[in-house]
Amino acid sequence: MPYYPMMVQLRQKHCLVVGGGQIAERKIGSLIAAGADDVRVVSPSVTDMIIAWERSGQVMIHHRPFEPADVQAAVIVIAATNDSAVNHAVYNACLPHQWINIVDRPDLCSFTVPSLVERGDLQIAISTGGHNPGLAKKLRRQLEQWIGPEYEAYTLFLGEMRRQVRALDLHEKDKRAILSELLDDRFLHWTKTGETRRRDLEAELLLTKRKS
Ligand SMILES: C[C@@]1(CC(=O)O)C2=NC(=C\c3[nH]c(c(CCC(=O)O)c3CC(=O)O)Cc3[nH]c(c(CC(=O)O)c3CCC(=O)O)/C=C3\N/C(=C\2)[C@@H](CCC(=O)O)[C@]3(C)CC(=O)O)/[C@H]1CCC(=O)O
Ligand SMILES: NC(=O)c1ccc[n+]([C@@H]2O[C@H](COP(=O)([O-])OP(=O)(O)OC[C@H]3O[C@@H](n4cnc5c(N)ncnc54)[C@H](O)[C@@H]3O)[C@@H](O)[C@H]2O)c1
Repeated sequence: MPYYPMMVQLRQKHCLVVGGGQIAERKIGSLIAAGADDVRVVSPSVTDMIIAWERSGQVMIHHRPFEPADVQAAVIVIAATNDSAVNHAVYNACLPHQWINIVDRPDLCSFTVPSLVERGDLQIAISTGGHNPGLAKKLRRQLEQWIGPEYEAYTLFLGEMRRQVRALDLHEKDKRAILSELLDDRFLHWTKTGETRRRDLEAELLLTKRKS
């Protein structure tokens, strides 16, 4: 059954990661990249990267085995140990309202982590419903060829233009026409080639033409 895709804000949401190996590191990395500021790790051993994250104040580590009380107050719980019995014990300790990811048991997950194409605020998430994460990764790489780094600035440009258009004293129909014109590929092209002055002037022209 497909999942409900949701982009969530992680600030001040307590996240618990049980385990400190390669997979835990990947999950912690994506939590931090998404702005999580309250990440706790429980694991007897952790990777050098996780230690570096603790030094920079991005996570807190408890160097010991998991205890059921660890899940208390956690909004998000990720069980990423190499011991399936421990991962299952993490699941058993959680309550139904907690968001749970058990890395070796898709059937127990109340959320899964998608593959992600990241271009600043533009994010494209890919899920295979757990059928084949390798396919999600392959598609991510293919999409990364198509959605180049220029999409980061392009998204910000379109955001700024959209704010300006919405503030104009025009009929909704005219605003929609401008917004639609702004999505023309020439604006993407000028962003990609660094011709931002030309892009901004052309955009400005579109707005002022309609104003008058
Ligand atoms: C997308 C990505 C995000 C991330 O982890 O950040 C992610 N797995 C990635 C890679 C990957 N994972 C695995 C391989 C080895 C090849 C293979 O086994 O196929 C590779 C490929 C590689 O590493 O090259 C092994 C694996 N994965 C799961 C199991 C358990 C099982 O299926 O039973 C096993 C067997 C473990 C074992 O051997 O015991 C389960 C899950 N993995 C998911 C996400 C969720 C479903 C996503 C979806 O809907 O597709 C889900 C359900 C839970 C979760 O983890 O959230 C990330 C790609 C990031 C990127 O690079 O873009
Ligand atoms: N979902 C995914 O994307 C995915 C991908 C590959 C593998 N996996 C699964 O992830 C598991 C972990 O893989 P890894 O490469 O990170 O393993 P790893 O051997 O690198 O790390 C295992 C970690 O678990 C910790 N651990 C062990 N017992 C613990 C306990 N009682 N309490 C707390 N922490 C404990 C260890 O200290 C270690 O840090 C694999 O066994 C595999 O089943 C999932």
